[in-house]
Amino acid sequence: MNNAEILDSLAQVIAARKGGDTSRSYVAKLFAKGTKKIAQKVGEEGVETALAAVAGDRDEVISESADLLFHLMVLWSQMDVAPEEVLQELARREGVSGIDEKNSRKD
Ligand SMILES: N=c1c2ncn([C@@H]3O[C@H](COP(=O)(O)OP(=O)(O)OP(=O)(O)O)[C@@H](O)[C@H]3O)c2ncn1[C@@H]1O[C@H](COP(=O)(O)O)[C@@H](O)[C@H]1O
Repeated sequence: MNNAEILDSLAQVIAARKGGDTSRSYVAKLFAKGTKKIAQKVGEEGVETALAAVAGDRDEVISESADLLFHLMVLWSQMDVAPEEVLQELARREGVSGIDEKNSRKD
């Protein structure tokens, strides 16, 4: 599978878990708990990723990033956001002239 196919395939598995058996599926359990719980997991995994980076632990950054991206994709699904919409937004920004200057002003 190429990178885009990995995201698509995971997005499909996640969507298929909506209303699923919460005793057998972690994703079904997350959907059953609702937006607040899913958002909380995204926040936790984001902090864990940042802490791994500060600790200089490259392997842990990869592992926590996978947790973060996975939970973010559950959040997108909960909010009816398709991965393509986020990727298209990134592509749009790539084409926006001056975005680097805008970002550096924030820093
Ligand atoms: N990529 C993942 C994935 N990454 C992390 N996790 C789970 O995320 C959880 C995070 O662990 P934590 O300790 O932070 O959370 P927890 O203590 O289990 O739960 P909380 O009490 O914090 O809510 C673990 O249970 C991991 O197993 C994932 N669970 C599922 N997937 C994908 O989702 C698919 C569907 O999963 P199921 O819904 O379980 O079939 C799988 O085939 C995978 O491809």
